[in-house]
Amino acid sequence: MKHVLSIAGTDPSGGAGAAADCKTFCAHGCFALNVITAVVSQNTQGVRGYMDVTPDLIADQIDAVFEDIDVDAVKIGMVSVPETIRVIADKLRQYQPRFVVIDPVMVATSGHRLLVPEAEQTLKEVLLPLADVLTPNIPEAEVLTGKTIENLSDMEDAAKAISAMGARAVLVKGGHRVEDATDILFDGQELHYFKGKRVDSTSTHGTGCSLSSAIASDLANGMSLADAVAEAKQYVYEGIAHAEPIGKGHGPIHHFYELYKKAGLQ
Ligand SMILES: Nc1ncnc2c1ncn2[C@@H]1O[C@H](COP(=O)(O)OP(=O)(O)O)[C@@H](O)[C@H]1O
Ligand SMILES: Cc1ncc(COP(=O)(O)OP(=O)(O)O)c(N)n1
Repeated sequence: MKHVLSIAGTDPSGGAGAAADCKTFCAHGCFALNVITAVVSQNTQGVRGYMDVTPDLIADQIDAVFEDIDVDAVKIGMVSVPETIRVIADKLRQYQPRFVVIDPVMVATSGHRLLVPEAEQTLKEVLLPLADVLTPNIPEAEVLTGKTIENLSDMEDAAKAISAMGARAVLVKGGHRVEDATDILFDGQELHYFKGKRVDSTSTHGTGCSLSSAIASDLANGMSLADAVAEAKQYVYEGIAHAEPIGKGHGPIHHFYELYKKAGLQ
């Protein structure tokens, strides 16, 4: 069994952050490890506030994992402040995990910032070049490139521009598109399209967390990058389509749909 590490913030309502990451790793047959960067009070209705974990404690958590367990892939989510970004980057350089998937989380769907504006440049300069795969959504890709994205051609340009900043591969996610949910991957050489229908649903809390965690799990399990993205997209699609109505706002996706189906459960 492969061991996949999430470095992310929390969600006590279980839809996003470390909870979504660990459920996704388990649903992909991986052993889930997790380091917490920030304790967040949030639920399906939005983010209320958060407290950052100190850089020393983040470093200590990462050391505790890597000194004890072989890590096959790392997924990074909420990193909130420059000090958090720097300590994670130092530890990635120290331990050199085989696959690093970074979801450059900036603002939750509810509108609450999860990355302070002063940290955007540090994310770009210090963490982005360590990504094997970076998975910005459209607003995040706009911040990284400084350009507006209105169509698929703009998404292609953004993926290439962000790749030129140092990320080995870039997946610009289309969940914020109106027409459909097409995602575009630039692997450093070629563009790949992942076409997808939009599901008309409010159960989309944590889709970005789950997608990047599924990609990290698939890479750890030996899939090629294009196959990993295709599987991860399908996983999120099924998760939205078969979600249980949990909470009063944007609910979580279903993480175990395939497993339930195989077991003959709903
Ligand atoms: N309503 C939806 N129907 C189908 N796929 C969706 C929907 N919303 C998001 N996705 C997919 O979920 C993944 C996460 O996308 P996105 O919502 O853009 O990221 P984030 O959660 O970081 O904002 C992408 O693969 C995207 O295409
Ligand atoms: C702790 C934490 N990390 C990330 C997010 C954002 O999750 P994401 O999957 O990008 O999408 P939404 O949950 O905002 O729809 C979060 N909320 N909390």
